[in-house]
Amino acid sequence: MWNLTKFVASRLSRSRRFFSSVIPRPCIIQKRGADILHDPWINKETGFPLTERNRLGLRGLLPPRVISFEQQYARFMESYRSLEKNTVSESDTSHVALAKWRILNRLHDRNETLYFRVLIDNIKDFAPIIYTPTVGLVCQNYSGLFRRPRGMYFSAKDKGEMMSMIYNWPAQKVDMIVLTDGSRILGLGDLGVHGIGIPIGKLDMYVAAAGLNPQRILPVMLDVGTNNLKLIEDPLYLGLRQPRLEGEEYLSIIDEFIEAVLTRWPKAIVQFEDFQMKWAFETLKRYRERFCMFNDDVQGTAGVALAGLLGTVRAQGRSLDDFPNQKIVVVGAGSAGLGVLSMAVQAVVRMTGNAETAAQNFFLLDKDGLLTKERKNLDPAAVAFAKDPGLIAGLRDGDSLLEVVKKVKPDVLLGLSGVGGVFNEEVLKALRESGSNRPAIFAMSNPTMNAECTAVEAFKHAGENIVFASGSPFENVQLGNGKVGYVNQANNMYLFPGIGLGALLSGARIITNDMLQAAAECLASYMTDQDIEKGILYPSINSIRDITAEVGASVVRAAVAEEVAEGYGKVDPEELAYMSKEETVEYVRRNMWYPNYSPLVQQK
Ligand SMILES: NC(=O)c1ccc[n+]([C@@H]2O[C@H](COP(=O)([O-])OP(=O)(O)OC[C@H]3O[C@@H](n4cnc5c(N)ncnc54)[C@H](O)[C@@H]3O)[C@@H](O)[C@H]2O)c1
Ligand SMILES: O=C(O)C[C@H](O)C(=O)O
Ligand SMILES: [Mg+2]
Repeated sequence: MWNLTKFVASRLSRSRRFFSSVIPRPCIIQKRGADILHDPWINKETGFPLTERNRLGLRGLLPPRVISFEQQYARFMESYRSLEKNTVSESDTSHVALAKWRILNRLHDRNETLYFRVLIDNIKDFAPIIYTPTVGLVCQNYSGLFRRPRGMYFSAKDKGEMMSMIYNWPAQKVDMIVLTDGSRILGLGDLGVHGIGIPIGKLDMYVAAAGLNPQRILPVMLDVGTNNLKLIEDPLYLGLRQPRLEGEEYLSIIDEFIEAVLTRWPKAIVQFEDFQMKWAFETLKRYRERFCMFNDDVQGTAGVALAGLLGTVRAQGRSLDDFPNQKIVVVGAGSAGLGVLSMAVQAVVRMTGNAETAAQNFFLLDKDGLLTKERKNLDPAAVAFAKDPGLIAGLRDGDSLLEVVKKVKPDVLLGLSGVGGVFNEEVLKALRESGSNRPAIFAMSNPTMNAECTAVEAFKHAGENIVFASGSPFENVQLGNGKVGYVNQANNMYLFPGIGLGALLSGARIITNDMLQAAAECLASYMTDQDIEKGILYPSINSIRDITAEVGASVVRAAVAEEVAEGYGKVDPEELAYMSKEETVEYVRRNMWYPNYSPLVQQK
């Protein structure tokens, strides 16, 4: 007999089955149609699968064929390589570098997932384009290159408005901010608002090396004016056309910005970048105990240099305990040079327990030559490194670099002067005569034109046995007979991503000296004795993600040991404290973002 109840039940179940297959499950994103194609965080371009095209209003807005991620990747690389091939004969290298930057930047603006995948996979080729040295050229030409804004701009005219402006940023969460005021961009000086290229490049490295999520990073330009008259007079200059604010007026702008940031994102980490020395030190002093921040030029650079200096001791076949006996001449008494010496002194104090004599083998020069206690208007930050005149026979205030090298006979010459060519032929030849069994040259100023010497010059004049490092990349030098002069890149890119990542994943309240020390030691211990013997002080940039995971873990552990870790997400400080070293590295790796297209609609 026909059973009504059964009939209705079966119809209901069929219709439920039918409806569950046609009622769309909720979509993961709110946006629809062209808005999605214009959002580089989620855009997949021709890679949108048909279900997403149907459900997100994309049908008809794209050519019909779905192209796989791998095909999109190959297509991009092919166009990049063909640009390279077609421009190889051009003598204008900056023109070629900018053309490469443009093609990468266009991808960055369209599709961040694909951009970061090609960046990670080709970091050795692409870092010199999106980061140092090409990024310097980009900042110098920014008014012409500017197409789309990236990051945020806060200017002196925004005083009183910043607390509301910060909510204009579209992401709910921000983990890492790189902030500049454009006052000392690499060794290129005051580039005003055009210095925004630097925070963008640093954060690209954060994503590539530290696996920060690109939706949670924020490059920021604080425009307090510029003292660069050429820019002020340039009709296309994009910033405020007024002299830089000074004193309390300047600090009140930074204070207001920081307050706004910490109100919206109390756990965001702020990296200060390319501030002129007085503000680099002042802001570090002002904020370092108040929230999680660091100055990359002072502290990141110091750690990378210290790792290289310790590597140099090993390369000379000496024991690490011999570090305090290395005679090191630092050329450039700015934020970076002073940062390096302060950290080197801390390392000596830890080794010897003696603070009084810790700086005795370190010599410091600025644009007026050797710094001694006789120097008038000696910067307080440099006092600890100013020498007693006569300490070494004939040593006088203002001695030139050549005189200092001849008198001191150093083991290491380290340049952070921002001046290209100051390690000239005479200086390099004098270093060769220093008696050190393996002198080291760190020409750390950026970009390439500002390096204190080139790699070829160093090996030619100071001898084939030297250890060489530069801030911007140079090719290894062919010395003949199959011998290679190895070029290291002593750039803070080896540490800042790990410092930031470790601070983030520990939920550090502040960034302490021990955390920075741990980062430097981790980098220093990364190299094998065989590498070091060849003069290789730093790992290949190809392994930057791996290095950053290790550095990040060492920073997490130091934060826990110092009880400044407050935990991250569901991981509380106790859990961090229980992790072994290997478990901490694993925890860091697990939290590194990797570019893959993720589904934008719920899967069945
Ligand atoms: N490789 C890296 O990771 C790294 C990191 C930070 C800075 N840097 C580079 O270091 C350079 C300096 O940066 P900073 O922040 O210390 O700048 P800064 O302006 O604070 O300091 C520059 C210093 O160099 C001195 N100087 C100028 N001309 C000199 C000369 N002819 N001889 C000796 N000293 C001279 C100045 O008196 C000053 O003390 C820049 O080129 C920057 O790109 C490199
Ligand atoms: O940006 C770099 O390449 C390193 C450093 O931060 C610099 O200012 O030169
Ligand atoms: Mg810098």
